[in-house]
Amino acid sequence: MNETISIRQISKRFKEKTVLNTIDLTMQEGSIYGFIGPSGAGKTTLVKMIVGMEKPDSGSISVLNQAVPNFSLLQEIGYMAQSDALYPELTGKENLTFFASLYQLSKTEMKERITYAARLVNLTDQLSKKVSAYSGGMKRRLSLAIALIQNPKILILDEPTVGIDPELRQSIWQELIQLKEAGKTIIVTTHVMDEAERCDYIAMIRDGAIITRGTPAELKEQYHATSFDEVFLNAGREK
Ligand SMILES: Nc1ncnc2c1ncn2[C@@H]1O[C@H](COP(=O)(O)OP(=O)(O)OP(=O)(O)O)[C@@H](O)[C@H]1O
Repeated sequence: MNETISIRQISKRFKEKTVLNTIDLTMQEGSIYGFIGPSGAGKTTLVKMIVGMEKPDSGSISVLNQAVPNFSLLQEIGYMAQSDALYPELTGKENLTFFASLYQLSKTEMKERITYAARLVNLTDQLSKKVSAYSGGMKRRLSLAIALIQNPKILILDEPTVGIDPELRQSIWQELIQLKEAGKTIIVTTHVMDEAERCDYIAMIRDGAIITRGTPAELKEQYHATSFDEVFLNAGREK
């Protein structure tokens, strides 16, 4: 499998606080990576660096063999931020069309991608409503559809299923698994342990460092745990 993301010796401070401390991580196509850790651990800062929105103080990141930041990578990275960046006065469809128009898509592709993304997040029947009338969960779903709109090779989702009901969460995960099987590299940050279990590979982040990493099965064995909640608690205690 090809390596798609390489993070080398990344560190970052905000004022006197070290938020990321010499992080090393490589990722491959066709896999889902879970970044898990307590609030304030540094997960969002790390994913923003991969997208190119935050600059490390030291170290480097490359995505698809190109150094980040790189304008041309935006076509290949779908990013769903923790807070929704939507246009409330536009309808769901207008939002999707606007974001799709930022990418190199033919008219037919654009139409197909909008139909696909809206269906995936179960918003097809709500597309003509203004986003200002959407619930919190609907806004999250629309943000996820936007992250997928250009069919990127890399998908970075910061707490994608917060505010999404269990049934839809299930179908979103089914789709994420299909996308990884189609060769995408997917990063998900989460606090939800049963979601962590669905990832192929976990990096557990605490106080800006990766305190443990491995497949869910490896981590359960390492921490003599039967559930992922236990892995999380035991790893935190050992630290
Ligand atoms: N722009 C900024 N300026 C100053 N401090 C920041 C900035 N962005 C993040 N931080 C701090 O960096 C630390 C890590 O934040 P980050 O958002 O990466 O954590 P997180 O693991 O994603 O947390 P959560 O799970 O709550 O989203 C926190 O202490 C936060 O307050």
